[in-house]
Amino acid sequence: MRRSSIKIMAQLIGLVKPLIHIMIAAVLLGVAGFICAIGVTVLPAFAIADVLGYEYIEWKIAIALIIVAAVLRGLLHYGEQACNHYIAFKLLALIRHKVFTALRKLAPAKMEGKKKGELIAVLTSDIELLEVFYAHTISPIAIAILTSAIMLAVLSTFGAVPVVVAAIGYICVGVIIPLMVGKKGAGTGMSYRNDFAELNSVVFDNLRGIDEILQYGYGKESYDRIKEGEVKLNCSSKKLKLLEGRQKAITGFAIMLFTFIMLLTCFATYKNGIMGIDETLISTVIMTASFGPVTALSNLSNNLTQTLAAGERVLSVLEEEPQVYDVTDKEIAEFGEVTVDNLSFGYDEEKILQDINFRFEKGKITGILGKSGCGKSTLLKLLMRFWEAESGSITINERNLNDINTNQLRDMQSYVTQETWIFNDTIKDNIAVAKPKASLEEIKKAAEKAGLGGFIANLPKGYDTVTGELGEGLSGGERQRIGIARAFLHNSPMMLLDEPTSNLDALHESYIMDSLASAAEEKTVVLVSHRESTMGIADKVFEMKRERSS
Ligand SMILES: Nc1ncnc2c1ncn2[C@@H]1O[C@H](COP(=O)(O)OP(=O)(O)OP(=O)(O)O)[C@@H](O)[C@H]1O
Repeated sequence: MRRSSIKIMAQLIGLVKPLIHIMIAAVLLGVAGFICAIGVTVLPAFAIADVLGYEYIEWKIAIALIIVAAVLRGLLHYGEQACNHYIAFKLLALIRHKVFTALRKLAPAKMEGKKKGELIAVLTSDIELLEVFYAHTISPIAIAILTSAIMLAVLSTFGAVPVVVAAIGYICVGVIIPLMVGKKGAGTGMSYRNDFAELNSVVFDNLRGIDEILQYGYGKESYDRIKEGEVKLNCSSKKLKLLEGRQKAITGFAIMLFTFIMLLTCFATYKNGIMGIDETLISTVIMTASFGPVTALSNLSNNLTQTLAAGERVLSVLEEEPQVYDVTDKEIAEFGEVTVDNLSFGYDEEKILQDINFRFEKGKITGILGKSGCGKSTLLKLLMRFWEAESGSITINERNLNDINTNQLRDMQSYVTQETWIFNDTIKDNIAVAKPKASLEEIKKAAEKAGLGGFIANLPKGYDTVTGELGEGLSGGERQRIGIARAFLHNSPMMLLDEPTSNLDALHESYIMDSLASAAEEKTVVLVSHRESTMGIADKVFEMKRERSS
């Protein structure tokens, strides 16, 4: 459900609460800074009035005040910006922390596939965009309102006419023009951002597929796609700049127009004998000098739509409900036989598994065969409670999976996926992911069992070699063996292996199969594979059928 701009702003402002005192300081410094800036322009008028014989401030004092105001203006502006950026970066850190905590809850079910890309975009670019909101949006609005109110109070000492003209001028420049231009600019700003994101993804897509592009001579088409994205981005960037230029011109014109109107109306009042000529001129100078804070508002409108869209995506991640909640506070469970009874499951409407029954015995390797897409990996994910069964049940030692503390369940199971993720860290720490406090001896033993001993011995720094330094990186088979080493190191009573040897040559496969067979003597192993050679070590093999229905 989409929320309104006001609601997004209110929710984002809500996050400022712990830093409200710094926000107040930023606003006060900002107001004082603008008053000094206005003073620098208005005080010469008072000095001239004094020379002409009108009694305001003595010209010498006025000049001294100009110097003080000019210096203070710089210091106060610095203070305001420092406070605003302190708030912005503190809040960005806080929001990042909140988003990471939310992602931790959403993983793994809601971090699969496309969702992962979207969430990464929230983390990288959307949170960054909120800086504009916290550092350059909230306090400028408060500063503009307060400074304008003060200036209207000052102008009221010269009569009602300057107050009315200035109030209309401020509203026009600070509210009406930004709203009008903002409405027009919203679409342009949004399409600029979309085109930017699209070009990014086309470039990355083509970089990732560079081997295929070269192999099949797809270069021209790939170049054309990038070129097309570039032209689109240039076009929307041009539109955005044009709009910004137009907005600046309109704002400048409005300020000149109101200065002229002020002069004209005050002059008419002077002619009627209500205001003096000095008051006419000084009111006009004050109004012209005091457009700064409202002009700052008119520059916000182009960015605001994008910032609010980013804010909405961040808030949505923070509020997103996880697919599966972690189980805590349950009694310690004992590991034992794992049974799957009448299990049915579908990711969306479409059923992937229907009334599945399995029994995984302790000390046995159970093989699962089945065509691609029939739901073998899905079954493993359900066994790990990455997703929850729709109907039917999975039990470990007759305890339903939903009644076992998630931490304990993770300790009970090791998982080797089809794609092993390798961190840019040492080989040693990459294996130790499965048991962070493992000794080097334990790590070496696990690596040996996974057939990595010879490979690591030949690396320049052995176990301390950083994977990112390995030129071309690791081969598919080496990655897979690291995944298997992790599973051996984790040393849990249940091993879930999803095509664990798909990237290995026959030699490494048979070595690992031997390791698995001897490890399986006291473990429950579920082995998913297409390969008959892999299935050779299984005590029992089940075939899963594709029984999908909507
Ligand atoms: N997160 C998901 N959301 C929606 N559909 C999904 C998701 N993950 C998998 N699927 C779909 O569920 C079906 C079963 O997928 P699964 O990965 O379990 O098959 P598999 O038998 O392990 O296939 P393979 O042998 O090719 O690995 C596939 O059609 C797949 O597209």
